[in-house]
Amino acid sequence: MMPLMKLGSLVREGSAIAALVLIRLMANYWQQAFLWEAALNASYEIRVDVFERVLQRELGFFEGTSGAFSGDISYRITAEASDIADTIYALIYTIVPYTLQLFAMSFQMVAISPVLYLITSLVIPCMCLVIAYLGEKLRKISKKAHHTVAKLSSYLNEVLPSMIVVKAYNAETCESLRFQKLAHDDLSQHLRKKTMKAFIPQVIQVIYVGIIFVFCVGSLVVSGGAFDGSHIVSFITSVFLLIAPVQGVGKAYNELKQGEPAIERLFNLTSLQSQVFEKPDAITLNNVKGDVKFCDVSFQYGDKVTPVLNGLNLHIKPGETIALIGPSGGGKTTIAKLLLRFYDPICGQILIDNQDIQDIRLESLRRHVALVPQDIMLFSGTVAENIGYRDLMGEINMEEVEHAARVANADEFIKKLTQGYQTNIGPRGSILSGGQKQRLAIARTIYQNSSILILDEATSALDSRSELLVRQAVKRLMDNHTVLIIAHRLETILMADRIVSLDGGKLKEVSHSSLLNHGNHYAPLM
Ligand SMILES: Nc1ncnc2c1ncn2[C@@H]1O[C@H](COP(=O)(O)OP(=O)(O)OP(=O)(O)O)[C@@H](O)[C@H]1O
Repeated sequence: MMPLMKLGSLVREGSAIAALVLIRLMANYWQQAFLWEAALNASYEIRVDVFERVLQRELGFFEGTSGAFSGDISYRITAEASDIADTIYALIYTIVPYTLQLFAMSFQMVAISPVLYLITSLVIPCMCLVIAYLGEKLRKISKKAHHTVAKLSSYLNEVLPSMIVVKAYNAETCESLRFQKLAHDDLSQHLRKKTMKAFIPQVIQVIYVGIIFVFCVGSLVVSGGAFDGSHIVSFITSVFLLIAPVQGVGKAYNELKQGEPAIERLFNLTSLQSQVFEKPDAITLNNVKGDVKFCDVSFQYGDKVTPVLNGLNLHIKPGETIALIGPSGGGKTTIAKLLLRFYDPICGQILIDNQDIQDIRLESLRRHVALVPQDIMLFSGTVAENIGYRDLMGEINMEEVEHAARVANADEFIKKLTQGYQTNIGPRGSILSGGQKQRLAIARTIYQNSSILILDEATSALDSRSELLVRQAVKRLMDNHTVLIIAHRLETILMADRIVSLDGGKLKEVSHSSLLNHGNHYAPLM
């Protein structure tokens, strides 16, 4: 009977302990899960805000920079935003419980002896000084570590998409060495950071215990046996129990210092303002006839460079096609960028249907002016998503997609793809040929249904059949749109109603006959 009773009480006590352990584990789990949720949500909000601001920046922010720059931005928005979540988590997780413990211990010590407590707490300013000094050092090291890893990620962003050049130039060994150097820099900085992170808590602990010891002994000597043994034991225990919270707060401070460079770098992206402003009373264009005027437009990319456009005038009538020719680097693409208001002219005006484009809402302007850039940009996704890019987050109208593909002479090759319009074309449309990419880009423009089109003809040569298909597609566009075509091929130029030549920042009209008669003279301009 007795052993059974004992067993019963053992089971009861065991279950109670198991229940307590379970409750403790669950509480721990919920606490951590809740804190992580808060930290990750904060990092998500920051990420979204930063990316929206990056999207709002004018084109100049992205231009003139390499893939390395976009690699750096993508690193900030991905990895560094995650670092921020870690920092927020560490701060809440350590600061709250340790601050509570700090208060509880201090209360206990004040109750035992306010004088001794005051003497002992003199250690806090000393600790703060040491923590601040080491924290600043950690911040600097951490900043360098962020730069090295960002450089590494930027390098990869640049070199991986350029693998065709690396291989064609036998540059594998050279790139491997470049990678090793960057990876080694990153390794050194991270080792320094980890060493510093491991070093700081030990230093704090040594200083803390040392100073407390000196104060305790000194105070006990000064008090001259005013306390009994149990008070002394209790006081010294409280002092030692303070080590963990003081260390914890120091650790949280270090986490903050370590995360600070990530926060700085991420918020740096938000501080710069866009140069292209939308007026608060900007209007929305509804039906656009397609009349385009450049009136005395001048533009330069920076303060200390020569102007690209210099008092340029051009009038394109609705439905007209203008071929723009000129020497390489003469400013043809710049004209297109100004019409889309990626930049504002230094002086002069650009009008659409007699409305200054600076008075038009940007979204409305870019809905009515479509661009087929010289370097075709396609996104990984399906053919349909690339053509119907305008409605990517809405509902893509497949009838319109197919219509656009037919007009752009793209329907035939799309149907031959494994999954037709639902075929994924790979990163930057890597599974397509140059001519196919161009026709897809033209189809995207047709789907956009804008009245004014800018076609920046690719300089890269296509085979004669592809070229014919692209030209046919362009011809169809010319029939019912206002078109500004930056042309390089004689056949394309001759399709236009008028030809203008850009030289020295100004335009002059060239007749079809003089182009044909003096072909050699104009050859360098195409
Ligand atoms: N973002 C930029 N920042 C600084 N300078 C730029 C920028 N974009 C273009 N430029 C400079 O402006 C000038 C005109 O460039 P643009 O691209 O308009 O010439 P283009 O006539 O279209 O040349 P191509 O026919 O070779 O494409 C060039 O000297 C170029 O170096």
